[in-house]
Amino acid sequence: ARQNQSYKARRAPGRRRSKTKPAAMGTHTSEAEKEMREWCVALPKVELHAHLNGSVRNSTLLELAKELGDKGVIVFEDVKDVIMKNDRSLPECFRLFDLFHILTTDHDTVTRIAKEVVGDFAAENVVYLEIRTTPKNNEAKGMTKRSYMNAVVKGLKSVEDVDVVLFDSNLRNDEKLSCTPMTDLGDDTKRKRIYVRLLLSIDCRETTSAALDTVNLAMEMKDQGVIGIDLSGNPVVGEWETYLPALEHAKELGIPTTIHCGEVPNRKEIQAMLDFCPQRLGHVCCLDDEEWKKLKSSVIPVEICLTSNVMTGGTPSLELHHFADLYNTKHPLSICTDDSGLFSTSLSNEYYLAASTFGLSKTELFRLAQGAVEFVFADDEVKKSLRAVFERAAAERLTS
Ligand SMILES: CNc1ncnc2c1ncn2[C@@H]1O[C@H](COP(=O)(O)O)[C@@H](O)[C@H]1O
Ligand SMILES: [Zn+2]
Repeated sequence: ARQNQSYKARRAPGRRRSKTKPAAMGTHTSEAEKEMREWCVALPKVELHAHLNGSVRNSTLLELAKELGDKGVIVFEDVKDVIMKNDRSLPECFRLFDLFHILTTDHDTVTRIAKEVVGDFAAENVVYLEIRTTPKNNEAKGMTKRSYMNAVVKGLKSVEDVDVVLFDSNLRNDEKLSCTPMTDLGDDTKRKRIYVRLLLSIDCRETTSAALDTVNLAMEMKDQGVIGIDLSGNPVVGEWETYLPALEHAKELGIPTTIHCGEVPNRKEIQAMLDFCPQRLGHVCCLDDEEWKKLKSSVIPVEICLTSNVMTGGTPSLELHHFADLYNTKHPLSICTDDSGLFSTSLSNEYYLAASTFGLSKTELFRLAQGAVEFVFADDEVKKSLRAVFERAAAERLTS
């Protein structure tokens, strides 16, 4: 209902399909679909929009729920049904996050989920990951925003079966340029490498002072992989004026920002967000024609979250998703998961959906994945290494 009609005009004008292009969803032969899905897994990918607590595996959530159930803190059977349910409307997502936070908010668990989430992204050949999370104060657990983040960093450092590059300085020059060739990516015996950086999220439920604390914490943790600020949370809660001082403060400190924008229609807020000119924007679902024009002329890169937007009703269907218009007009964008656990998806699956829904070829998908390198918040050294990763992968593909 919150969708405006002009979306229909934004649909991809019937893109030509060559024989090698996947057909629309549902009409794949299973072999072609399987091959394309595997190709999407093997593709090196850059993930720019993933929330830590939204990316936790269901099996972990169930295990945590069982433990709390045994302690009598929650009723396991009720929580289990909620975790396994597939319906994820926008209000339901935020009720679920409150539940997830009950399950995950203690230091050891935060460390565990951070470790697992990075491992899961690396397993599907994500070569650069910006993971965002909301630092939390929780007196009962003796948790401060700082100790929460220390627990996250501990998790990133404890990943064992993958090389996690949290700081660039621990790589030699020749190592920086090395990468896993695409043909080897499916080979699990080779050690994978993933660059990981952190964004600190301001939850729009927070006060100005709490939001400022988060920005100051980001500054303090600059040498520990924290490179940006995100504004997220339930889009029907909070006022722009509350978090603006913190976003301005980030800007003054030179910390890049990315903002959840237009998950629901909100004229005033969307205008203000576009005027703020963050380094990236998430979602941009419910923009009216004027805001759409403004976005396009701003050339602010957009983090596209297909499944998330369909599930939460930000877009009426995958086919009508605004990805098509942004892609066709060459607006900078990158494909992201948002909450791979919550929405039972993966970055490979999101690429597959882009291909199968909008008729993108493998070359187009590759360019899309490669293009995301230019929008990372990490420094030029990391960008250089990532460009090399994609160049190597492209060369491998052409010669193999
Ligand atoms: C579905 N679309 C969305 N829109 C807005 N905010 C979202 C979101 N998905 C996740 N979050 C934000 O991320 C938090 C969970 O991860 P962390 O506890 O920070 O790791 C949620 O509580 C919400 O604030
Ligand atoms: Zn998000």
